[in-house]
Amino acid sequence: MIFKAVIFDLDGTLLDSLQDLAETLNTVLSLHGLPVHELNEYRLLVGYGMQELVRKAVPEKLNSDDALIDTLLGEMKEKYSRTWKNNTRPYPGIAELLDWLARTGLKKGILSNKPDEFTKLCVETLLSSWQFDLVMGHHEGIRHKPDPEGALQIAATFGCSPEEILYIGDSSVDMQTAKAAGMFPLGVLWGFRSEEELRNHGAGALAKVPDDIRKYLSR
Ligand SMILES: O=C(O)COP(=O)(O)O
Repeated sequence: MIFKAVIFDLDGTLLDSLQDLAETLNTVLSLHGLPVHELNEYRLLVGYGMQELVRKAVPEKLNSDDALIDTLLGEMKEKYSRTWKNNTRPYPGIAELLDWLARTGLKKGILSNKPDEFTKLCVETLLSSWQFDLVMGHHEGIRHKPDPEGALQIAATFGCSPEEILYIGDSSVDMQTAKAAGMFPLGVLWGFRSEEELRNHGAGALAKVPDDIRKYLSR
């Protein structure tokens, strides 16, 4: 195997979290008399971190009102801390993939633009059957993906060079992150974004189902 480690994105890759994010933010928007969005519209809004999610969800004329964005973000975090696991689950086939990975000896990391506290809460609760060597959500002092900073920190912790890492994600942000870090970008087709987006942003391989990743790693 040419890879020594894998890094997974979280939302849209390991976990189907769209509904809880969408419903929670729609509740916050409604409380402020702001227009809400259809579930499918959220596919394009999630992926840049929670602050950007809020900013993208408010009407354009309000999206540079930092005080409003801060207020909505605070309310979103407060509500999401109670709603995040209403519907959020690992995608079908993820359990089997993680079982298989556990037997390979590959190191496993998670890198998310979701705030670190929610990233860890999701992983500790919904993916507790598996050991991850490092779980990193967005936190103070680190730039959001697609900046490669987080991915490179994980590589350094693993003692791997970037080329030895398979980076697995569902969005253009993930493909750009992998490329910027010098890792191999593998795009998954069960997540929030389209095959076209993944191809256009440099996916080196695509997986239709989680088992395709096992096949890819076993070549
Ligand atoms: O909360 C987000 O922006 C999505 O996070 P992700 O990086 O796990 O897709």
